[in-house]
Amino acid sequence: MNFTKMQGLGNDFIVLSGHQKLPENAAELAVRYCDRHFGIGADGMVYLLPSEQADYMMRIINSDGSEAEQCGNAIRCAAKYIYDHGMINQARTSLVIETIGAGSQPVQLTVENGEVTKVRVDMGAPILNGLQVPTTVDANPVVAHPVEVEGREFRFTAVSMGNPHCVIFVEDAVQMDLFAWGPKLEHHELFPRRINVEFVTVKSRDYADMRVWERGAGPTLACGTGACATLVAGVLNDRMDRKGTVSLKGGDLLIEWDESDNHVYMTGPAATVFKGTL
Ligand SMILES: N[C@@H](CCC[C@H](N)C(=O)O)C(=O)O
Repeated sequence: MNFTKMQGLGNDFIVLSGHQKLPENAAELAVRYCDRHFGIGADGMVYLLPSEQADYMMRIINSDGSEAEQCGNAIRCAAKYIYDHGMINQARTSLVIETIGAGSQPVQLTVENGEVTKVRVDMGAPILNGLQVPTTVDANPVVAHPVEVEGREFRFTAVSMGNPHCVIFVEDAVQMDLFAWGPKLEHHELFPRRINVEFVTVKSRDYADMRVWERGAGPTLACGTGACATLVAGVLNDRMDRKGTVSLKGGDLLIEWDESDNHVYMTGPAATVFKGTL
């Protein structure tokens, strides 16, 4: 089976097409092939499947075998893969990709000299109702809510972009010990489906540093949905404006939360690393 290894800001994926549906052993395959020593190495495995309502459906399996409802960096990679593999007419630079958690999402490609250089995704409306994110907090929105881990209190803002995020503003996100806090927050009882954890330092109203501990994948170099959640949380906490750069370990994403349609738009790169055969 042919695969393509891709990355968006260093958040990397094994991308597969040609399946009619998700294989029954998708969890086991993800654990095996995402392993960086015994497998190909990736944060997740992405399947491009037929869709009845969009050009393609994307399903993403984290490296621990759990399925995520959505993935911002993967959807940009998926769009580039679809274009590069001629899975849509090459005259088209826009397409729609269905996800299981965030519905069908319109994607706009920037193509220069035949190369996809940038991908802009309409990530839809953020979900801010605490119970729907889900958290156990019955509030809408959940802003600066306390969560205690080993005697330390953090304040989180809950945002779902199809998948759940808890955004925590800190003095210096870049220096946060992700291994110390990430797993405990991911599995905290406040979060019934576990959670992605973003530590954020706002540098100005249109720029923030963010570091992420991902549900099911641990510390990754970037998280697209996490960057969207970060800007939304920045606005809700009156720390950021509706358009800004979220700077991740693997690079920057431009995030816009449009007041007119309430949708979040993410713009960033996607790249092929190598191709191989399993
Ligand atoms: N890296 C992703 C998010 C991938 C899924 C996440 N780990 C989850 O379980 O929700 C992104 O770029 O959004």
